[in-house]
Amino acid sequence: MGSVIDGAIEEGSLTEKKPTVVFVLGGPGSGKGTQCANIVQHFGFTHLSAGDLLRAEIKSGSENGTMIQNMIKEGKIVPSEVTIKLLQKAMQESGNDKFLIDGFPRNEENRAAFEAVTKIEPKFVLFFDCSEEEMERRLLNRNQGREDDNIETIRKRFKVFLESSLPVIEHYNAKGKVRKIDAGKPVEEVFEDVKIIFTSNSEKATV
Ligand SMILES: Nc1ncnc2c1ncn2[C@@H]1O[C@H](COP(=O)(O)OP(=O)(O)O)[C@@H](O)[C@H]1O
Ligand SMILES: Nc1ccn([C@@H]2O[C@H](COP(=O)(O)OP(=O)(O)O)[C@@H](O)[C@H]2O)c(=O)n1
Ligand SMILES: [Mg+2]
Repeated sequence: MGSVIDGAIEEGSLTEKKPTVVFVLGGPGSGKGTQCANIVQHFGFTHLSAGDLLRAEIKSGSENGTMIQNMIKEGKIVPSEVTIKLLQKAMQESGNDKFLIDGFPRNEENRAAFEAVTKIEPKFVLFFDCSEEEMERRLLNRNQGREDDNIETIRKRFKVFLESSLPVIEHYNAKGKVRKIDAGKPVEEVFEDVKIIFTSNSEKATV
């Protein structure tokens, strides 16, 4: 049996284990949400989509709702402060300690702020690599009634992805943390590659 002191240390913040976080990144329509649903089923992660959390925030009638709605319509990235608060709340409420954070960080500001606020480094970064042509086709057929799945906004989102989100992937690539997946294949084939990464626990860089 542990001593009183052991018990105190075990319960204290000093030894509190940080959650496991995998960032799931890739252009709009690359299949992040689809594959996350599969990963949840097989590997016991909780899926947190930054976009879904922001859309829920709009629906809840929050004071930030109008600002978020305008940013999404323009394909722009919502200030980190807002998105990180939503992610932290969802992490706390989940009761889990393994998270797939989908669609975040989408720019350097997202990345640096998350690191500064949570002190969490991702275990690895799953990067769904897909051609714009294929992503455009998928988004135009998504049929979820999203205000940003129209050709004008899609073009803006592609530009933001290239200019702001790819540098984040480069940042993690330089640290050997990126696991790149060919996301242009059918859903089942992509998931076969995803499974290998989650099963092997993936210590090696693949980009
Ligand atoms: N590998 C795939 N092949 C064809 N269609 C796909 C594939 N993965 C996802 N989709 C479809 O493409 C659309 C976008 O997928 P989604 O998972 O929402 O992507 P993201 O979250 O990256 O925007 C959805 O309608 C989804 O059903
Ligand atoms: N980290 C994030 C993620 C999404 N968003 C906003 O939410 C929109 C939709 O994000 P999403 O992840 O649901 O989109 P998909 O890549 O899944 O198509 C983005 O275009 C941004 O406007 C954001 O501002 N910051
Ligand atoms: Mg998505």
